[in-house]
Amino acid sequence: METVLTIAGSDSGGGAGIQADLKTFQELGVFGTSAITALTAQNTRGVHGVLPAAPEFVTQQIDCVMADFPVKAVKTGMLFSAEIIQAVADSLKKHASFLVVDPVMIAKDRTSLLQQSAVSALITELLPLATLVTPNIPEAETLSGLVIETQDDISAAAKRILAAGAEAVVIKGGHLSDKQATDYIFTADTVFTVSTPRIETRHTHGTGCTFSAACTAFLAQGYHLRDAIIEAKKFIHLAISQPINLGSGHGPTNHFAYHINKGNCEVAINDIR
Ligand SMILES: Nc1ncnc2c1ncn2[C@@H]1O[C@H](COP(=O)(O)OP(=O)(O)OP(=O)(O)O)[C@@H](O)[C@H]1O
Ligand SMILES: Cc1ncc(COP(=O)(O)O)c(N)n1
Repeated sequence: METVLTIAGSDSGGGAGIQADLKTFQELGVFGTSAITALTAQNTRGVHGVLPAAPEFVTQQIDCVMADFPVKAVKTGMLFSAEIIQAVADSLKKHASFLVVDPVMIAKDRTSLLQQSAVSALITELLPLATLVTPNIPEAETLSGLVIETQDDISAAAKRILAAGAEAVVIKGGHLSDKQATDYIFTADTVFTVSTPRIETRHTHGTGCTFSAACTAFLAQGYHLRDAIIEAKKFIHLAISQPINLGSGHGPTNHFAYHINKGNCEVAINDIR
């Protein structure tokens, strides 16, 4: 069994962060380990408190896991501060594994999960190490410094993110309002989109965490990047389409759905280049 590591914040509500990552890993048959960057007191209504870990303790958690497990792929989520990002980058530079960077910035209730002063560290320290970066539209705007309104803007933002050193970027379309939920994938020489029908639901807490954790699990299992993204898209579509209806706010997605449905989901793929 392959081992994966998530470096992210804890969500006491269990739908996002470390908890979403570990549930996704378990469902996809990889062994999940974790390094917690921050505790959050959180439920489906919002984030009520944030307690960051000391950067040296984040380092200690990563180094402990790396010293004992053959970690095939790493995922980062909420990193909170420039100091924690520096600690994570310094640790990860010592290890050759796939790295999926989910550049978590703000929660659905607008609580900041990344200090403004940490954005440049994310770009200069972590993006050069990334196999894949998975921003939503507002995160892609922050990483690229561009306003995204059109498909050309998405391409321009992706170019800037690749220029920062990432091997590939998925700009997720969850925040757009088209009938299809379309994600845009860019590498140095390919561009394609993956789409599934947009589902009308309030149960979208942790969609980004879950999608990027699924990408990480599939990469660890030897899937090519393109197939890992397509399979992760199935995982998140099924998780959103069969909600478990918990909480009175943005409820969690259903991490069991992919397994129960044996991954049965149509993804429309459009090769642009
Ligand atoms: N209503 C929806 N119906 C179908 N797919 C969706 C919907 N909302 C999001 N998705 C898909 O879920 C994945 C995550 O995208 P999204 O843009 O929601 O990420 P995010 O904003 O980073 O999530 P979060 O901040 O909640 O963790 C993408 O593949 C996106 O297309
Ligand atoms: C610890 C943690 N990590 C990530 C998110 C983003 O998820 P969302 O945007 O759905 O609130 C979160 N809320 N909490």
